[in-house]
Amino acid sequence: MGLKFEVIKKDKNSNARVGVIHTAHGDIPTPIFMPVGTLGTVKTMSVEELDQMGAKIILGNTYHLYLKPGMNIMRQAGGLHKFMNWNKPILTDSGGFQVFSLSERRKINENGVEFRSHIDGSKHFFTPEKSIEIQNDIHSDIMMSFDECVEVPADYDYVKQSMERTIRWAKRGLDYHKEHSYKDQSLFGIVQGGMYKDLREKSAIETTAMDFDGFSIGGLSVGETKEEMIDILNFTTPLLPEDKPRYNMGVGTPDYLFESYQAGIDMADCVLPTRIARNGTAITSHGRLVVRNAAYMDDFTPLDSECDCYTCRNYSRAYIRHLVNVNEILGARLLSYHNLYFLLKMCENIRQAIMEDRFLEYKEEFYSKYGY
Ligand SMILES: Cc1ccc(CCc2c3nc[nH]c3cc3c(=O)[nH]c(N)nc23)cc1
Ligand SMILES: [Zn+2]
Repeated sequence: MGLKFEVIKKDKNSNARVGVIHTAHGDIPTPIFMPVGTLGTVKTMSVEELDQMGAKIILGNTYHLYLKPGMNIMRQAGGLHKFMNWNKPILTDSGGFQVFSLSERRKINENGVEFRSHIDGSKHFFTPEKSIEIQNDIHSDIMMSFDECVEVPADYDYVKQSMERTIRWAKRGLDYHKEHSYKDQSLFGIVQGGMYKDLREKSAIETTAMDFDGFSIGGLSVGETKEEMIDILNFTTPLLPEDKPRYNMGVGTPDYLFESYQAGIDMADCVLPTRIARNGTAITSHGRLVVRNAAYMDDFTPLDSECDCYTCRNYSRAYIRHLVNVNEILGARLLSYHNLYFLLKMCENIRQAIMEDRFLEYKEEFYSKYGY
């Protein structure tokens, strides 16, 4: 309902494409990387810094925000944009994945999922309709359908039952969305089916038959091997309509991003850049740099000599290593800024490469420097 998607240029030698997603809170150039903001913030970053580094859209977390600060506060704030003072697009997950990865004693049935809060053990029940209602209160620009993400490995019969229930849940969520969501909100369907191609095909056919605004590939980056991820990614992506945004959930490292965009994915998210920053690791053009190591105690060069970000223009490896070593919060901040900037800049370079029909060349150049 809310978003409009345009494909601007398709790469001649791969399925990669440049596009733009128009939303009520601004345009999102694709392929894009989306920083994850779980508790109403992209950890350690202010919204001014996110804006300065070139973030175009951030992710909010339905499960976490529902538990704290809760929907009463969210409604009084007028939604997450106002609450956190971020005036660009926000995408929210539906909460199902977080229930399964975080809460205790979940019980799943046809109607939804009963779970206990990982914070205080209180009992809650999420249904497809409840998930959309919470995402309405958050007032996110792009919402996700309520799904079950089955971990890997899982047996065929369970994945089949789960995938078919997720399709029934998607229909319920879409009906509720049409009735209750704000006009500027959009809703994505999520394709499941585990590592089984026949189930992936059935899920893709039935999910794309519903008029969602975009489609996600779910059930990946949950413990499968890189080969399995790429195999399912390359099998499933072409089954999604070309004229709508495609989102590969939970991805990832630079190679997973390149493989996703090469397959025709437009959007990706991952907690990786801020998570590894908090334990003293930087993503650089020449691979990962564990800057907390003593080797960098007297290294006064930037994290990445080819990076023009705020951190690399102003601080040395020695200083950042010192901050991490004495557990100073600024250490995590400077590393988070650089890691997020690096992935956002990589996406900008990928968009440029696609415009010039040299995506594969750029990928090879990046891989050889990175050490893949
Ligand atoms: C704030 C926020 C955090 C995380 C996410 C994506 C979370 C995520 C996955 N992460 C890795 N693999 C994933 C698979 C799924 C999935 O199959 N379904 C859903 N709804 N989310 C997933 C979205 C938003
Ligand atoms: Zn940098």
